[in-house]
Amino acid sequence: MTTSSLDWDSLSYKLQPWILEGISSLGYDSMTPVQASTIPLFCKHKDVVVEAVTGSGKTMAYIIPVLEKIAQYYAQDIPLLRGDVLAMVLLPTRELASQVQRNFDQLLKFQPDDSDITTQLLVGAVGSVREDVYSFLQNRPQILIGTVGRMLEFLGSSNVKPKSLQVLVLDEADRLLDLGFSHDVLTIIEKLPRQRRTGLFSATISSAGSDIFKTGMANPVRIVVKNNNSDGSKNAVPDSLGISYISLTTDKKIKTLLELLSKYHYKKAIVYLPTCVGVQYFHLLLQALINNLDLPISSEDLKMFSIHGKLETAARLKALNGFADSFASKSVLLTTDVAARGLDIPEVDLVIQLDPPTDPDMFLHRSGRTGRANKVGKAIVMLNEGRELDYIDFMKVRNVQISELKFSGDLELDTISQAMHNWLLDDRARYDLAVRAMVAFVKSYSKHTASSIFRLQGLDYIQLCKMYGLFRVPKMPETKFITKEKYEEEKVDEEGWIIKVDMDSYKYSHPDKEEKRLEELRTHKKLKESKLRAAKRREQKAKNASWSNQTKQKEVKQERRSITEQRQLAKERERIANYNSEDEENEVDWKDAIREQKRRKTTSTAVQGSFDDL
Ligand SMILES: Nc1ncnc2c1ncn2[C@@H]1O[C@H](COP(=O)(O)OP(=O)(O)OP(=O)(O)O)[C@@H](O)[C@H]1O
Repeated sequence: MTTSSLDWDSLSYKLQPWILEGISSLGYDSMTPVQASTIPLFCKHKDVVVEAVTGSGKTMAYIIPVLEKIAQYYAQDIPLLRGDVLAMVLLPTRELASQVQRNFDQLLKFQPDDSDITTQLLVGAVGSVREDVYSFLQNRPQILIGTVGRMLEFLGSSNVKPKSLQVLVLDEADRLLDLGFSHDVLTIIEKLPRQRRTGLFSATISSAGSDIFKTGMANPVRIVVKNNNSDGSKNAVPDSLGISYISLTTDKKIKTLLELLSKYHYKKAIVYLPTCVGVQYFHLLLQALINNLDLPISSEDLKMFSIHGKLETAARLKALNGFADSFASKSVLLTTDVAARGLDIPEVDLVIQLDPPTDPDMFLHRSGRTGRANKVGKAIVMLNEGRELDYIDFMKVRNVQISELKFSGDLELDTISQAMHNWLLDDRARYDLAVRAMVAFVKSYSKHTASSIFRLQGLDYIQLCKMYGLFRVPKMPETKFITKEKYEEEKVDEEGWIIKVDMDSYKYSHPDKEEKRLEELRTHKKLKESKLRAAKRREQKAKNASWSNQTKQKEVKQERRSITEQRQLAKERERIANYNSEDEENEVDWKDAIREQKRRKTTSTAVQGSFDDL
């Protein structure tokens, strides 16, 4: 972040002294470029659409103007009535909403005694909307910060009166305006007064296209802060962030991940996985491998946390705070894209993506969890050898440079696979999770927007099964892409067994689950036996039926034959009886024909003669 000549004093807009005091308490000696461009405009009377690289300080670029707007409102001596709201900030996730509330509160600590500006957090699954409304009426906050769904429900209460709202902010606005959210966001906006300022912020706001105008902005100013490379080309990521890729075969991904996590130099790493069930599975698996394998790091020194969208809010916040506050020499957060945008944990110095995200914008957001605010960070993406390497050029067009990382670890793939299988064999529930995770991955792979690079038929399904530790290729439509040669090459038998396991004796460690499985196995066996018996009965019946059918058919044939013979005999008799009279008729006809022929000849000669006369 270039901060020279960006002194807070140099702002054309004069900020409240207590706000300046708060800023200085945070150690922000100077403004970031996006703050310098945005704050004066947004504090005055401009709507703004702001795009700047990840970690460039966009949050303060709207928090400061929001606080200034509230100060301006109070300066007009207009009393605030019960139920009135002055500012609203909408965000896509609960974690982000509570992070932004913390950022507001960092400055609000410095407001003078006669000022009572407060915030209220409105996020789903925390308390009820009734409780939110009750607390709102009690505490009378001027600033509401929340996620879309809960905010919409909250505004449904007649006690909440947003008609005096001064400023609306959509953070991660392109996400809020995409299909999943836009309907609710626009419904919220309809409830707000037109006379207000609106600010849209994101590192990838261009992706929202003309949708930004649905928010009812009046002549917005577009502020774009991008970096330039030394050769003058544009760079969509901060200078402090280095992005690399590792080219490998799918089966080596877990091995490489373990090697990176245990050997690479970092303090806090975020590892991105494509699905919730994938996060669940790999958290358990990696933890087990770290405990069981002889790695250059112990499980005490490497603390692992995980969050995903299907986790309860309280558990999500606990894991996130645990990761942010962890003092272990290495801490790792496994997550889905739920923690890809906006999350600001300054100590994160490594981001690993096991696969590129389905949406290329998300690649910037994920990578941008490190290399923030001028701190050096490294983001690594794993790409399957072959067509997936086209992703490098694909991202280059989007001003993202990805260089190759030659990384070689010394773990043995076989040792890891063996440890994985042993761990899976200890409890069948783990195997169920592994299959679900693999199937979910394939489903997510089909959603890549860059579908010419990430093609389902291009995936190496057997290696993918190996990566997930599966004993057998699961039955799913996509495995039709596996060729016979591939089965042979990978030494997988025609039934899809990678490693032969007796599934009938493969146990769940949980007694209730195991009992249920045994019960199902018994029922299944009984059913199979009774089906076999039924099939045998049917077979016998068919045999019997076919013997009696044959006799019947013979009889029918004989009957038919005798009928035909009788008919032929009758015809013969009739023919013999008619023989003489038939011949007579023919003779008459023949004589008539000769007579007719003679008559024609005479006629035609006569006609010809008359012609000659002409
Ligand atoms: N003026 C400043 N001087 C120094 N550090 C700053 C300044 N403003 C913000 N920061 C720090 O920069 C980091 C990134 O800021 P912020 O989270 O606002 O980035 P962002 O642009 O919103 O990123 P993203 O697009 O990823 O959400 C934060 O840790 C914040 O404390």
